[in-house]
Amino acid sequence: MDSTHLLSSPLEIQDQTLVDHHNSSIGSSFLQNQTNVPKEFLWPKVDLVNAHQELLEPLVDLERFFRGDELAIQQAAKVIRAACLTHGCFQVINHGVDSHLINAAYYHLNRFFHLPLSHKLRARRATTAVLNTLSYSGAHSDRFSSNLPWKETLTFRFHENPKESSVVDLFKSSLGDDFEEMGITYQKYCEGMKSLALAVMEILAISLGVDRLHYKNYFQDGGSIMRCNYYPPCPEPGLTFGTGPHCDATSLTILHQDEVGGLEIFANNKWQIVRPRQDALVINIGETFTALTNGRYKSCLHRAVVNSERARKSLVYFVCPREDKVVRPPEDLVQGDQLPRAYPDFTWSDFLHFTQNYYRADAHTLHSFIKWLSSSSPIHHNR
Ligand SMILES: C=C1C[C@]23C[C@H]1CC[C@H]2[C@]1(C)CCC[C@@](C)(C(=O)O)[C@H]1[C@@H]3C(=O)O
Ligand SMILES: O=C(O)CCC(=O)C(=O)O
Ligand SMILES: [Fe+2]
Repeated sequence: MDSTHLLSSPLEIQDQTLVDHHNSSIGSSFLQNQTNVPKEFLWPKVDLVNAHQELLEPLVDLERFFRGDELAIQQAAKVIRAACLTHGCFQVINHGVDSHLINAAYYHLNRFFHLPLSHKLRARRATTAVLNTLSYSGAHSDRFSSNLPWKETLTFRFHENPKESSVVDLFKSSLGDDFEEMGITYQKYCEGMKSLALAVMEILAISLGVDRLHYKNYFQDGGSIMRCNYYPPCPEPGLTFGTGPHCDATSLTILHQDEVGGLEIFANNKWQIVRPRQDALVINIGETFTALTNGRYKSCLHRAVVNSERARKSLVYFVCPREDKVVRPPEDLVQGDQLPRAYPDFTWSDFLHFTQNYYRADAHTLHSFIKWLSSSSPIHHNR
């Protein structure tokens, strides 16, 4: 499959991308029993360039932000602005999310991925439905037929809206009552991430010189997607990826990687290694936030490599607006002929739907989506 190919109808998807492997059951035991990388997992040589250098992305200490120290806030905003204008990534420490909670999230992640495959499959993504349940995937083999990622994932949505089922109910109803504690842990984890996300939104607004509360208010009633990644050891790590090169279609990503390491970011024209820091969270700008800044802030191009020795884990919280919200930059970032709109209006729901049903997210997702939008729906033209 050519992941950069723009698909325009569900029929094309069936032919080229979403091969429905209902009987395939790729799990970590399958991946761990391989002595070679099966051909479905081989990635193009052009993508498989190694990273040699460590990324010196800014590390922002949020302690003084939470204390309301204005000078420190302005300094943080300046550093973040520079990073977002170049590669769209920075790390935060003293971020307010309890390290015991992060450890507990890893404990449950391990417990889940070590279950027998038949149990994990109770949380199997039902159809191509847009991530509306707890959804386990082994190498995305139910969605794609080539360039498969060497990973297993567990994904669910988080929303504070009391009408939606809670994370605890989701875990209990899919996996059984024994997973109540896991649900409670992830509910708390998502709550912690949400409040951090809103704090970061405030600094991002300051860094852009727009109303300080603009993005915070915009994302206040938003939902999010939470994903646990498990990357088993791989016999030939140079031939495949844990997660291929991509920009997150979402708005902001808050990621914790374990001590094994594997996250790499494309900055200054080369792939660079993000050294794991137990106390830090990596913040990536996503494509939707790029649109919300009228193209000012770069969405971060990144990938995850695997290794032959140790399984690797990561916890990823994707910040999203409420689904029906229109994605449109504030007026301050649009200035007539000098700075016209870089992207037309769209809703997050349409963009998410595109990535889940029509297009495999890669380095060009926003661009491909806009092209698709303008060709498939005339009412969206020039809005
Ligand atoms: C909206 C999303 C789609 C993906 C999960 C979130 C944000 C990043 C996307 C993804 C990780 C980009 C690489 C390809 C992908 C298929 C994956 O490897 O998991 C993407 C996710 C997805 O479509 O599930
Ligand atoms: O595991 C990682 O470090 C990266 C994962 C990722 O980019 C994603 O899930 O979107
Ligand atoms: Fe990502």
